[in-house]
Amino acid sequence: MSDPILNPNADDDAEVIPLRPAPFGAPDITADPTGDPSGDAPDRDDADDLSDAEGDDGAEDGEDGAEVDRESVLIGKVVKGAPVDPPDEPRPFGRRAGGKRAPVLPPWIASRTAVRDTARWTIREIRYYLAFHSVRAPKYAAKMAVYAPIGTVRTITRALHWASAEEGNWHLRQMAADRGDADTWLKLDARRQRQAQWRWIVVGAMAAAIAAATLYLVFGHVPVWWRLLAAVIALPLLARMGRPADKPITDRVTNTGAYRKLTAELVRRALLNVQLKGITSAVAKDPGAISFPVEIHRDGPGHLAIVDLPYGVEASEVIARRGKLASGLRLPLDQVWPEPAPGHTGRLALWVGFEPASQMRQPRWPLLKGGQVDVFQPFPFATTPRMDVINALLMGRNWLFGGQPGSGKTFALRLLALAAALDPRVELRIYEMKGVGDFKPLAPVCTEYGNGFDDDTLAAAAQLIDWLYAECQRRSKRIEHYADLGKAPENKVTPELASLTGSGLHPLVVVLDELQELMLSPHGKRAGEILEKVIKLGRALGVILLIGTQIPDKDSLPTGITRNVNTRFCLSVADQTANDMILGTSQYKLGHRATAFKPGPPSEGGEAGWGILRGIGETGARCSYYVDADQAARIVEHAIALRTDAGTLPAEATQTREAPAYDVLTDVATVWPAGEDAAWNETLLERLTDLRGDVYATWKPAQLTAALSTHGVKVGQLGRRIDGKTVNRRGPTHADITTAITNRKQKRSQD
Ligand SMILES: Nc1ncnc2c1ncn2[C@@H]1O[C@H](COP(=O)(O)OP(=O)(O)OP(=O)(O)O)[C@@H](O)[C@H]1O
Repeated sequence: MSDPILNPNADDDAEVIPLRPAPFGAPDITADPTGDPSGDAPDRDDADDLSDAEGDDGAEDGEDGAEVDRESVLIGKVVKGAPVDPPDEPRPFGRRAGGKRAPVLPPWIASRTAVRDTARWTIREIRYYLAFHSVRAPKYAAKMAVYAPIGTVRTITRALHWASAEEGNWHLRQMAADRGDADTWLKLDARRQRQAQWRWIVVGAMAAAIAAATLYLVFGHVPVWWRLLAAVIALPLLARMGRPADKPITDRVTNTGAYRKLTAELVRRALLNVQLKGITSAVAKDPGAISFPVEIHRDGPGHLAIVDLPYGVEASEVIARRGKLASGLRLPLDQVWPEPAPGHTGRLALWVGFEPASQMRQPRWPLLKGGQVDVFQPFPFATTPRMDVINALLMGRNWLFGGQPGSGKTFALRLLALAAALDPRVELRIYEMKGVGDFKPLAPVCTEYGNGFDDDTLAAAAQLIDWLYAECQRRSKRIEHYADLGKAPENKVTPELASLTGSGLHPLVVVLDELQELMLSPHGKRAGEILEKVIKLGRALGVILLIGTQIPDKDSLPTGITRNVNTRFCLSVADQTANDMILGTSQYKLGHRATAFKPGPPSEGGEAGWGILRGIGETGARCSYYVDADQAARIVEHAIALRTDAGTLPAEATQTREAPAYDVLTDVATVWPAGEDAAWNETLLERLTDLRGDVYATWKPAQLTAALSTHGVKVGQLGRRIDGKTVNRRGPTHADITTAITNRKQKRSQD
């Protein structure tokens, strides 16, 4: 039965549907067979159609009414309206009006990188296969020794059987004999003889040739490698003939399909498995609801499927279920990379790598070869899962790097600092507040460098932020001056102004790694407020802030700062909250999830360096280039040479502000008065001065309070009876000191 609503063009014009009799007194809906509530008489066409619809089965109203089925109603033919779809426009000649043509060159040979990656992958595969089978060669040789003689016998038997031309013919002759059909029998036998005649000649010739070749190889004066070559060709063939069907000679290289060529069927199945209602219900109604506007094709070291999802389903909904998608494809998570595709929100670009990203070798950072950076121009920073290069920008940017310990944020941050060092115009000021010295190789090119989370270093970092604000104010006056001269057209630092000696508008890159240490310290509140102002002002003034943090909550990173950062790199994080605090609201929902990455170096199975980059091109998964400490030192040597030539190398005496070699917590624990539960700051400072006079001699009690509070030690009021009077002074308790030391130890071991 066709549905006139779903299928208005259906030609089975009317149907008779049985109805229950109308209740007594209810209007008789069968009175008007068109069901038209207006009661208007049907027009002529309809009337014709209706009379057509009444079948020949005798159900039509007869004069006597005997044939009338009173429990039936006729549904009138649906009148076709005017077409709503406009006719196809004629195609314009000349330039194509829209739509994309397939690229002339297939993507895998479209760029040098793609060719190189493909070649590298192929070579690696070949190398692996060779190594795999070489190791097993003795086993294969033994198997061949067993199967080759059997294969020889089988080959000879088959050749003889073929030459006799009995195959098929024998059965037919037998049937003819059973029927007593001598004529057919004779015809079949004659045919067999004709076939056998030339076959025996072929077999005889081949046997003679093989025998001659074998004798020549065995007894003739031939180079040894001829014999070897003949054996290498003949033995596997004979062994193959002789082996049982279920016992291959070579071992299987892969037991699980680590990579299966991406096919439309596979993609459809995977998409159905993401369990999105929109997809399943649409596909149930129409199996073609998932379509592929472009053929699935090779793209770099993998395959790309552009998928048009069913109407109303957004690509982000699928991206958010990447795990389910990977499960549907039976592949590791880091081999499956769904992204939104340009065109419309329901278009998905699903790229599936030949191997998991964690096992692909990233190319070296191109700047390791040397060269110079112009911070007004993009430079290589990261790669996509397809190994496409992502270029970073520094000018007009503020960067936020966030991730849990071991996610690779310091290395990524250092990469930008190294690039900045390769532009001799750039002034660098770096504070790393983890205290391990990851940025130390850069110290010679820094105007200011601090390393540590002791109070002095934190205070110096806070002072730097104060100075930055003052610097922004000074720079805005300089810009105003140059704008009046027509040299700063958009009231921004231009490349010309940045290069102009004495303009005071050279690019200034400030790195603050592990900013949470400063924000959670007593200096944090003020530093946070000023940093927010600096972020807002600095962009146009050539001040570039690069911030790294482990904890992105509002205490560790004021929202005023997060909101004003325009480039974000979220490396491995533990949860959705951290993800969205670094990348921005709703990013997790949109499918940009750095929770998918595992922290830790790749050598230990981690995915350090992988993260979601937002603010540079399309938001997506990127892996920052890896530069180790030795390579960093080499780049800095080059940067020193560039800066020496340009006369911008900072004078040594003015720079490094490193953490002094002391640790206030341990020192306080060392000098703690025996048997006391609590001690005044003054008492502790006397003892600390005895221990390390060069450090503590000038300290005031308030300074000790501030230094201890950075480690979470509360310094409260302590009353002591002196000369019969109670004297209140500030000081910590022993329990708080030991707890702080234990907490710190735990934190470091987790890191
Ligand atoms: N792009 C990368 N490629 C490969 N390995 C990397 C990459 N980046 C970092 N790593 C490795 O991961 C380790 C951790 O990196 P890093 O110190 O930058 O992490 P982190 O997030 O700063 O950790 P923490 O917060 O503890 O300082 C490094 O020792 C390095 O070996």
